[in-house]
Order: sequence, then structure tokens, then C-alpha cells
Amino acid sequence: MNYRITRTEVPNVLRFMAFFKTVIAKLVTEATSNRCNPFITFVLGGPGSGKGTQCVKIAETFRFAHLSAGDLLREEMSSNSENGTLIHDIIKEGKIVPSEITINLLRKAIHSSGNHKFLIDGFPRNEENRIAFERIVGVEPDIVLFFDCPEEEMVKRVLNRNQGRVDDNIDTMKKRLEVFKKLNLPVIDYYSAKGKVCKINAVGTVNEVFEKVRPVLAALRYWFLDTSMISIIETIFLVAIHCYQLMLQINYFFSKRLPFPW
Ligand SMILES: Nc1ncnc2c1ncn2[C@@H]1O[C@H](COP(=O)(O)OP(=O)(O)O)[C@@H](O)[C@H]1O
Ligand SMILES: O=c1ccn([C@@H]2O[C@H](COP(=O)(O)OP(=O)(O)O)[C@@H](O)[C@H]2O)c(=O)[nH]1
Repeated sequence: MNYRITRTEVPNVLRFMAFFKTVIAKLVTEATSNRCNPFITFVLGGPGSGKGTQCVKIAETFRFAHLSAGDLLREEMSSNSENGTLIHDIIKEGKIVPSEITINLLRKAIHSSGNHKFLIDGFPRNEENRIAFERIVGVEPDIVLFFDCPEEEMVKRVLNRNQGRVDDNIDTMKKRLEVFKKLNLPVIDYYSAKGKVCKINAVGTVNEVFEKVRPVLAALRYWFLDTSMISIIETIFLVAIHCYQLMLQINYFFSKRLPFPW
């Protein structure tokens, strides 16, 4: 095709291009504002299902910040803070720490991480946690990874964990499993109904399980095209349009000897 723009068509083409530029600017604003929100992945599963182990591998491979609610609570517990004893007693009983304490710790960790992609490991534990997080932090998770593991396997893993945790004993483990079924499964059901849950069979070696997780995160890569990349693409696009417009205007000026139609 060898179509050439005629002189009389030039002003219309210029008007069309001005409109096209406005549309691009709008689309870019929309795309970048979506990406200004952090990308949140909730990582759920019963105690000992392997959440923490898989989060370490995901964080390394896909450069997520890994925030373990349990680790943050344990740090707070051992830092002699005013909530230390309360947290200790709740964890020992396998119960759930009040939402405001956990969310405060998560919020601080999110703000100080310098990352915009998060794995929030072991949270939300119940509907109250979920509702409070969405209200206080103001975002919903983009996806929820659910590590599905049989109870006998979870018990075996927890009792072999050997990290000196106050809750890794058979009595507390039984209570944690009950709490998981009664309070955490409804949260998973809630996000399943919203189409956000990706269920991973957590049986297998650490690497075998990771090979089931990898494609889920690899498929999300387009999301992580960051804002600076979008701005670079926008700039290249707009510069190309400006150059073409200028070329048309110069052409128009010399052929018709009229003032520039800016
Ligand atoms: N796929 C796996 N197979 C066998 N042991 C595992 C597997 N994944 C994790 N573990 C081990 O099981 C224990 C619990 O794993 P962890 O990641 O801490 O679980 P969670 O964070 O869900 O409580 C740890 O000692 C860990 O090394
Ligand atoms: O959001 C959270 C996360 C953890 N916990 C407490 O911390 C314990 C350990 O949680 P973690 O996620 O570290 O381990 P898991 O039970 O999944 O092995 C839980 O049983 C709860 O008592 C809590 O109250 N709220």
C-alpha cells in the first residue's frame, strides 16, 4: 500500500494525532495508577503445610518481599514490647492474636520494605483479620496461594521443625489444626468465591512443590512491568508521534506557505 497524505488532509491528521496523544496519556495514567498499589499475595495453608519454606523460594526467584505474620509476632514477643506476654500466651494456645496488633506490624513492614510485591505469609487467619486488613491497609490481595496438605503430613512436619517454638508440640498443634479448619478455611472460601485462590498440592519434596508454584507466579510477570518501564515506553511513543507531527507541519508550511497550524 502506498497511500500518501494530501495537503488538504494534513490539518485533519494533526487533529487526529492530538486526540490520539490524549488517549495514550489517559491509558498510561490508568495503567500506572493501578500499579501504584502494592501487589499483595496472601499465602495460606494449615500449620506446617510449608508456607514459609515456599515463600523463601518465591521471594528469591520472583523478588517479592516476604512478610511472615508469625515471624513478626514472634519478633515482637521477644522484643519485650508491651504486647509480648499477650502474644506469647495466644501463640502457645494456638489462638489468634488481635487483628490490630498483627496489622500494625504488617503495615510497618510493608512501608519499610522498599518493595511493591509482597508475600503475606500466614495471614489473614480469620474473617476479622481479613476485614480489618482490607479496611486499614485499603487493599485486597491480588492472589491467594493456598498450600493444601493432609493433616498427618502437617503434624509430622511441625513436630520435626526443631526451631524451639512454644507452639510446635502435639497439644498446641491439635488446637492450631482446629483453629485452621474453623476460622482460616472460611477466609480461603471467601477468596475462592472471588476467583483469587490458587490451590497448590503441598505434598512432595520442597522442590517438587515449588515447581507447582513457579508457573502461577511466572504467569503474573506482566503485572510487574513497573511504572518506570511504562513511562519509558510512553515517552518513546509520544516522541515518535511528535516527530511525525513536526514533519507533517514542516511539509505543510513549505508547500502551502501558510503559518504553522499549531
Ligand atoms: N515439601 C516439604 N516436604 C517435607 N518437609 C517440608 C516441606 N516443606 C517444608 N517442610 C518442613 O516442614 C516444616 C514446616 O514448614 P514451614 O515452611 O515452616 O511451614 P508453615 O510456614 O506452613 O508452618 C519445616 O521444618 C520445613 O523444613
Ligand atoms: O496472622 C497471624 C499469624 C500467626 N498468628 C499466631 O502465630 C502462630 C504461628 O503462626 P505461623 O504462621 O508462624 O505458623 P503456622 O501455624 O502456620 O505453622 C499461630 O498459630 C497464631 O497463634 C496469629 O495470631 N495471627
